[in-house]
Amino acid sequence: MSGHVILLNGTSSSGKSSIAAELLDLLPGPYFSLPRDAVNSMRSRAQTPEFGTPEFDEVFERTVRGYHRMLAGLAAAGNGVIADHVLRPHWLADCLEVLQEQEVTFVGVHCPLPELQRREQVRGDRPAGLAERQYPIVHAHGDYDVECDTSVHSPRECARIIADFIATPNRSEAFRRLNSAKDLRPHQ
Ligand SMILES: Nc1ncnc2c1ncn2[C@@H]1O[C@H](COP(=O)(O)OP(=O)(O)OP(=O)(O)O)[C@@H](O)[C@H]1O
Repeated sequence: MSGHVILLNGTSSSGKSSIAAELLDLLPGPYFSLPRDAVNSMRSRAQTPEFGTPEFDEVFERTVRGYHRMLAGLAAAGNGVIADHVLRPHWLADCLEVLQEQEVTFVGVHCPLPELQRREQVRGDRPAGLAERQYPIVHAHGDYDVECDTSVHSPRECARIIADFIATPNRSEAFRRLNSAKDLRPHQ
């Protein structure tokens, strides 16, 4: 298997990790599931600055940029990897740059806000209002290879949609389109 990144992007509670777990089962090769949160949880707690401070923001930015390079590193060695991310525009720009040499299937994981809020409340392990804050930003770039709505489909059904898309080679073009669009924009 040549290197491949499946980049799942959606708000908190949209269902990314549930889909990633199903994908591991459905995909033909031995993929890794590497969510952004896994990298966060590897960092020393005692030495991490307090959440909400500029010092924390700096550490978090380095963590996320490091995460993108971990994805690129795994794929560069020929591995398949499922990433689970809540993208902001500058993180998408960083992914477009560091994953340029890799095949990336960019997946939009959608869910209407009322359902996100319901899930957030039921889970009780995410700060209230997190999904609402992320909602207008996460899909702002507006281009994916494949999209699913987790209020309509189960995690297994979403994973099937994604696996079927991947089974046809050479269809993942969103990162190439987004990179071209970036090159066409005037430099500021
Ligand atoms: N397709 C679905 N239909 C119904 N409920 C779902 C679906 N996908 C996920 N859920 C439920 O929504 C909650 C959040 O799911 P999950 O942890 O997969 O989301 P996530 O996007 O990875 O969240 P986070 O980014 O906060 O870790 C869980 O309680 C899960 O059972």
